[in-house]
Amino acid sequence: MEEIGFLGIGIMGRAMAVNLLRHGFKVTVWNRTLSRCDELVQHGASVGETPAAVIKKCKYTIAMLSDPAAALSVVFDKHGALEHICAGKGYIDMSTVDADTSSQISQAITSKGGSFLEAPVSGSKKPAEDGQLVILAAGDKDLYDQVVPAFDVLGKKSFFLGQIGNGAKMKLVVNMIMGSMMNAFSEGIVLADKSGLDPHTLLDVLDLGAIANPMFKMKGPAMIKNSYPPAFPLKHQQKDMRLALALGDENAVPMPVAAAANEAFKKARSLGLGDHDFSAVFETLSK
Ligand SMILES: NC(=O)C1=CN([C@@H]2O[C@H](COP(=O)(O)OP(=O)(O)OC[C@H]3O[C@@H](n4cnc5c(N)ncnc54)[C@H](OP(=O)(O)O)[C@@H]3O)[C@@H](O)[C@H]2O)C=CC1
Ligand SMILES: O=CC(=O)O
Repeated sequence: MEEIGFLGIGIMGRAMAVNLLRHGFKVTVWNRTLSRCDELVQHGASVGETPAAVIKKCKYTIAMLSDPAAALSVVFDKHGALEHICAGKGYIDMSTVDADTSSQISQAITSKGGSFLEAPVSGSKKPAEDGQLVILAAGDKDLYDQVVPAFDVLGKKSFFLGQIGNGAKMKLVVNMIMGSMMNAFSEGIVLADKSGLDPHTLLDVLDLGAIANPMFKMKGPAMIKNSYPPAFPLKHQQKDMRLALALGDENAVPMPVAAAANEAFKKARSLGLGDHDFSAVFETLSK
C-alpha cells in the first residue's frame, strides 16, 4: 500500500500507528500536541507539521480523534485536511463521532473530489496494540477495498455497513450497551461488598455464567482495588452515551437504562475522573 497518514496520536492512534509501522507500512503522523509524535519517529514514522501537510504527502490518511469537535476541527480549520484533499486521495475517520458529524466531513471531502470512509472501532487500548480491533466501516466501498490491507493489520474483523452514518451509529449502539453494562457491573460489585460478600468471588461466579465477558474479566480486579489506568477514558465513554442518547431521541427509542448510566458518567466527570478509565464510574458508588 501507499504511504499512510495518521492524524491523532492519543491512546488509540499511538497503538494503531505503531502497529502499522511494525507491519512495514510507511506512516506520516501528526498530532495537535506535536511532541507526542516523537515516540513514533523512533518506530520509523515521519512527521507532518499540519493535517494539510500529511494529506498532501499521503494517498490515504487515517484520523483517530477524541470527539466530534476534534474531528471537525482537523478537517475544516486552517491547515486542515480539506486544504489538500483532492481526487485520488482517501480520508478515513476512525474516531467515534455521531452520524451527522461524519456526514459533514464526508460531504466536504467528496465535494473536493476526495473519497471518504468512516471506520470507528470497537476494542480498546490492548486490542489496538494487538491488532485485534473490530472495524465498523461505512461510506466509499472502493476506498474500503483499497485500505483493507491496513484494516487487516489494525483489526481482527472489518464490517462494511453501507452508507455514511451506519458505522457511527453501530459504534454508538455498542458503546451505549457497554456503558450501561459497566454501571450494572459497578453496582453489583458494591452490592456484593456492602452485603458482606467477597467481590473477588463475585468475579469468579460471573466469569463462569451466561454473562461472562472480557470487559468484566479485564477490569473487575483493578476496580476492586480502586485502580483505573486509562485504556478507554471516561470522558469519551460519556461522550458516546450522550451521542447514543441523541440517536435514541431522533428515533423515539426510550433508553432509561442508558440515560441513568449517562448521569453516572457525568457525575464521575464532575468528580474529576474524566481522564481515568471509564471503569472509574465505580467511584460514584463506592464512596
Ligand atoms: N481508548 C479506547 O479504548 C477507545 C477509543 N475510541 C475512540 O477513539 C477516539 C480516540 O480515543 P483515544 O485515543 O482513547 O483518546 P485520547 O484522548 O487518548 O486521544 C485523543 C486525540 O485527539 C486529539 N485531539 C483532541 N482534541 C483535538 C482538537 N481539538 N484538535 C486536534 N486534535 C485533537 C488529541 O490530541 P492531543 O494529544 O493534542 O490532546 C489526541 O491525539 C475517540 O473518539 C474514542 O471515543 C474507540 C475505541 C476504543
Ligand atoms: O470504545 C471503546 C471500546 O472499548 O470499544
